Amino acid sequence: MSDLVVVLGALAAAAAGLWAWRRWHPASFWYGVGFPVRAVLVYLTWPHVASGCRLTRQRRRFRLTLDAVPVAGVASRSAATVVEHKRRVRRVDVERSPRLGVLRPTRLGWRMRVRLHDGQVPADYEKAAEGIAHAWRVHSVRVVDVRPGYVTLWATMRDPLTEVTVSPAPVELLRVRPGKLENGRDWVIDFRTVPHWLNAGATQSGKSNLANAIICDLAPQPVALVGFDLKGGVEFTPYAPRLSALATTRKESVDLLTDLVGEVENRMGLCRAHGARNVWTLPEPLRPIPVVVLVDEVAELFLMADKSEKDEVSRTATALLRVAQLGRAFAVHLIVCGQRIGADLGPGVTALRAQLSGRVCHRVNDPETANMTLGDVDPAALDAARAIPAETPGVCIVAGQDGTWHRARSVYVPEHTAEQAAREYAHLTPDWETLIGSVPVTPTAA
Ligand SMILES: Nc1ncnc2c1ncn2[C@@H]1O[C@H](COP(=O)(O)OP(=O)(O)OP(=O)(O)O)[C@@H](O)[C@H]1O
Repeated sequence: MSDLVVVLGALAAAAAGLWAWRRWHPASFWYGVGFPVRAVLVYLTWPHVASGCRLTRQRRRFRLTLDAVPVAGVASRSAATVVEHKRRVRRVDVERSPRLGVLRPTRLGWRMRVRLHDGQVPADYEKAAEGIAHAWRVHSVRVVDVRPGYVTLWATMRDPLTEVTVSPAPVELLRVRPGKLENGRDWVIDFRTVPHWLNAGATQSGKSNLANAIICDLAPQPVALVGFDLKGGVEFTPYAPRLSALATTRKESVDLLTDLVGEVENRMGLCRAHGARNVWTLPEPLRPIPVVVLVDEVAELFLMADKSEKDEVSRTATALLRVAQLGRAFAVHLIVCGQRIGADLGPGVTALRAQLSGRVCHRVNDPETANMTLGDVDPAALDAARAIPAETPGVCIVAGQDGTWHRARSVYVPEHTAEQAAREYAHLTPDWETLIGSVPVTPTAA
């Protein structure tokens, strides 16, 4: 009896120790105990999981059948019959699950390679991912890193986007880190790789927060920031110290877009004169300063109250489209935000969207906006965007940088932080008249 008490006491102490270890040192618990246990379970249960998720294939294999097992009555048969029974090795149908590679631990779960059966495609695994996640009792399973004949499954045990922080990184020209991706990596927007971005989302979905995060990261960089805010300037006026130009009415928008198109044409002429294909191949002293244009609510630029505005709207749409088409090579970049983006805003919208290769889709109210933002990317991205809950503002689907799409969340940047950044780096703001009237020299960050 006393031995039993000692054993039970030891087990209880071990369980309490494991619980405390897990609670206070989650990472070391995961790598020390949690992950090996999970790995064993994943390998052991994989045939059932694959079968349940319809990832197995029927194969013909030789198998010893039960006929070879002596059963009651067989002993009484003749020796020849018994030998015949023992030769009963038959070809039967067996279920083969896809071969699993090595399970590698990650901070939030694990990743592993899976070898596709003949005839399978990565989309089969994308379809099965939700079922696999339930079978493994994890938050999500995503298909990443597709290679010929292989996919990598990425399992995360909890939503990494519940709390998002970004560690400061060295300032790199036109590169910003507005948040985190679901896979735990920093969300990087590199305007030199993807020059123009569309940022869609319903009200209170986190669009302005993303704009704040981008402004904070761009403010210390040698770039000119330009704003279009037709909601009366309420969004961007607080950042005016760091903005080289701000348009808050349609008339101002038309003028500013005319300036921008003129600037793009100037840069084009400069490149032509020096035999350069884009501003990045110009000699450094001649290289013009990059311009990042933020449009707060694109629908305001396209909507007209009456016919008298038709001409202005069409000039605005044409100029914006020209900036999008030509800006890439001449370091003029766009971030176009909007609550609702649909073909009904005008023919220019669809053409503009085609030029905005970077896409960010927050929670949206109407399927058409999600369709417009991600419909030409991947249907699975569209489904993921529709599933974003209202209680997680800032969560979005990002497509553009690496050819795939990710769930991501911007880091929370309150307005006063962005305003503070705008004031702190106000001395880096290039003067707009000087910028469009000359070939400016890039100032260096303080
Ligand atoms: N990444 C985030 N993390 C935490 N909270 C966030 C995040 N992004 C936004 N929020 C919260 O959601 C609120 C709404 O965000 P935001 O103002 O950016 O939405 P919006 O889409 O611009 O809305 P509107 O179109 O009405 O201006 C913010 O006040 C903030 O409290």
